[in-house]
Amino acid sequence: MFQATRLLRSTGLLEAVEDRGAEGMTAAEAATKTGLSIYAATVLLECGLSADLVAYDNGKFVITTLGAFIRRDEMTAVNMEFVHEVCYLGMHKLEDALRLGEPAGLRVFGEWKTVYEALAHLPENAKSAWLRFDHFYSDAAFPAASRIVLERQPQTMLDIGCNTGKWASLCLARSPELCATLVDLPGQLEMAMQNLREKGLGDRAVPCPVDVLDPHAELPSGFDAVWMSQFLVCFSEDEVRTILRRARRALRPGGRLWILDTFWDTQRFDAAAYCLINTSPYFTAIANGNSRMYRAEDILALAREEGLELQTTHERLGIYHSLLELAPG
Ligand SMILES: C[S@@+](CC[C@H](N)C(=O)[O-])C[C@H]1O[C@@H](n2cnc3c(N)ncnc32)[C@H](O)[C@@H]1O
Repeated sequence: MFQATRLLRSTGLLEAVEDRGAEGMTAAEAATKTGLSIYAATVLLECGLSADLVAYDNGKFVITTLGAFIRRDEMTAVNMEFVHEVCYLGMHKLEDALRLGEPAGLRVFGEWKTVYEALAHLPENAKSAWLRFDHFYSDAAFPAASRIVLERQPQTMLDIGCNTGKWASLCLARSPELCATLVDLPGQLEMAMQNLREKGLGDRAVPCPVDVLDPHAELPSGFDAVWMSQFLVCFSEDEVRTILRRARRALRPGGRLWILDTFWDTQRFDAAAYCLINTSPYFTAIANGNSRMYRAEDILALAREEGLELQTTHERLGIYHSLLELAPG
């Protein structure tokens, strides 16, 4: 059903049917419009009928409300391409991954320990689907989150898991006094620094390659703000503990640790919690084999163990995010 739905959109069948409005379209007309055979158009449209994406009336297919959303909604398109390009083949190995605690499905792309090591080397379709998925969610939350973080006027910020540098770029552009140190794996840091240089912000950004999975790898210290966005979900609870321990040491006295993430227990809508919870098998089979989408309370309990106390929570940033502000207790 997933593949048929995706193809109903990507082949242009939903578009063709919707453009005919209430009058609808026969399978033969839809085939001519999209360049598919009548057989292929019939198979897909009948799948669409079973899923309420199209209705069938007097030999003609007519778009439904759900079908129109599948055709037009950007979040649906981003999610579908991510599932198709990154998750679909590897999910066959979910049971192995669960039993081994390793991302057994990642082998469809090569021999990598985690998807993050693989990211810069993934086939172009998979890499761009991964980045679009990641950025779609964090991009929506960054503007509001940066206003909150920059209100405290930090002069120095450590961005752990900076990815392509989007957060650093926004903060450096909004705060001319700010200097940012960027932590990530070498492939991602290269993309981040290139993006920052292209925006003329490279002279206030320092790249710092650290593999945080090495518990002995220290982070630089003395920061007003330590920032982690959509980052702790990439790690097991034990790994999160060691990261929080080091993040705490990276703060200067009076500094703040900021955690921006999509927690499934803080969602307004059941559908959002459903989507987030069911992102966990991607982490198991493809990303790393041992992390999941956490509840805010899971992370706060680990933070308390590491001597970090919650100062404030900002809910409903962007589409799904919460922003936690923590300080050493
Ligand atoms: C899900 S992405 C989030 C990116 C960005 N912060 C955002 O909010 O869009 C997680 C980031 O953590 C980085 N990361 C994952 N494992 C890492 C590791 N072991 N050491 C350093 N960075 C790592 C990834 O390369 C990736 O850029």
